[in-house]
Amino acid sequence: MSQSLSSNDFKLNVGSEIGTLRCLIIHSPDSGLGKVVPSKAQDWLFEDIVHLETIRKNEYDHYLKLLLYFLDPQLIKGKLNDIDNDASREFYKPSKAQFHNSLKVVELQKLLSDILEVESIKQKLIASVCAMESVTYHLQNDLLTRSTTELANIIISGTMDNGKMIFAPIPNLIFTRDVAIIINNFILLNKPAKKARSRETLIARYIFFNHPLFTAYKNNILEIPDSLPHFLRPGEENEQHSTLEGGDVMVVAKNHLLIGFSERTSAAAINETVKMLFDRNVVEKVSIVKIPHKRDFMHLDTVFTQVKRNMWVILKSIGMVDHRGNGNEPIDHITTKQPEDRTEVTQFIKGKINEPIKFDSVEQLLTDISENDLKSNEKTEIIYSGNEEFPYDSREQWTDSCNLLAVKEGVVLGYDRNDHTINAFKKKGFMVTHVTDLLQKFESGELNPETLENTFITMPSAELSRARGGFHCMSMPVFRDEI
Ligand SMILES: NC(=O)NCCC[C@H](N)C(=O)O
Repeated sequence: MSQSLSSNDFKLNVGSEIGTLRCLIIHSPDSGLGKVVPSKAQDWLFEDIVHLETIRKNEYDHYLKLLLYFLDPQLIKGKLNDIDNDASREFYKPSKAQFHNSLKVVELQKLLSDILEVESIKQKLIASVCAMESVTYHLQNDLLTRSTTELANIIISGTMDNGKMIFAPIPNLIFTRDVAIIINNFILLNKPAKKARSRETLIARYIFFNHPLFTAYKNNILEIPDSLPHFLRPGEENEQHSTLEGGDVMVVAKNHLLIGFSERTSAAAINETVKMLFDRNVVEKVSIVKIPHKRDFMHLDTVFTQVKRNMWVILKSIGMVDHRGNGNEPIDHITTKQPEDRTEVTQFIKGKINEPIKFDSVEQLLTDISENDLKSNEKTEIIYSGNEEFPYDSREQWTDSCNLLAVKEGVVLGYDRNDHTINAFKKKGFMVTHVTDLLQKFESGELNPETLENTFITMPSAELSRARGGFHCMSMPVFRDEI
């Protein structure tokens, strides 16, 4: 069995979206993804059922190997063939002897099995999960006798080692971005809008409060309170309900946080979060970006992400000034109704909450971040989803063309299927390379992660994109170098 993860020099520091990534938390697809049934796919927030072997071997495993090359090369360099030739995939499985056990590319399931080693935590967490999932008292007692690695697997996949399913899986845990966000050296825990993601939040809470890696940060864990009126009002959907998911939170500079006001993140949660961030001196500036509250745009990071200090990729309709309702069209004069899905940007500065600053457009905000927060002296460049061509702009946004992960400034990972967006990157002078070619070149020494620049790494995506998220969603950065 692998050792518990521990280190005296484990640190949290995320002050940008593009500083060289040194540590992150991920979760490789577990067997639960292979148990999603068509009738439940929508409830579990998947657009379709996925093929487990394909999503692992042909897609996500490449992501893990690539991350290791960038963040923890000693675990992979010279071993690529051996890893690829092991049909049992032990390298990827936290309970197996050959598990990578990286302290830089940290597997969330490993953190979970580590904390379950402590009897009192095991009892509390099992009781909580069993209450949430209405498990019988008999079964709850049985679970307490299981090994910590089996328990971690059960809590995530809902399935025991003997193959028996005892409750639903949590297939969206691969999107670790959404469960918590590291802001400088604080941890903001989410409050999921969707029931299918509640168990993920419970697990994250137990890990951050109890794993030894985070002991030094216990006082820096931020939990969003519910507002009192919420308890007193009838109905699930009332506007006082506090929900916030990590895909709506972006640390764009040490002093500046963006929060999406979206399908998943409510005004009530934003209200509490902004006050808490200022009270605890986490940041000095928070910009709220209201986006249409629609499934296609569930989180802020599905409509734009950052590539370089002066470069962003965005869905054009979200970025530009929206002139609808301004009197330019006959319809503006025959209806008084303003478009509810208009994008709006409101910025709050610490100490001046009652003097918010309004931006005309998201692009204006992004340019301001590049020039004023990140001190870029080059022109700010915007790459549009689908190369700005209808209908590829929205088709490719739906398959996460705007949801890129920067492993360092100018080196991004994205889905290979978004051809038009990739062309837009080529036009800006980016090298486009497929992950499997790149891995071979890293292995042979022909290319080196440290010297790679202006590169779009294309990742296979036929199955992954059905889960409705990209690599930004599939990463919880823990440490990035300062830029
Ligand atoms: N940050 C993100 O946009 N995460 C993607 C989450 C996808 C997942 N199927 C969900 O609907 O919650």
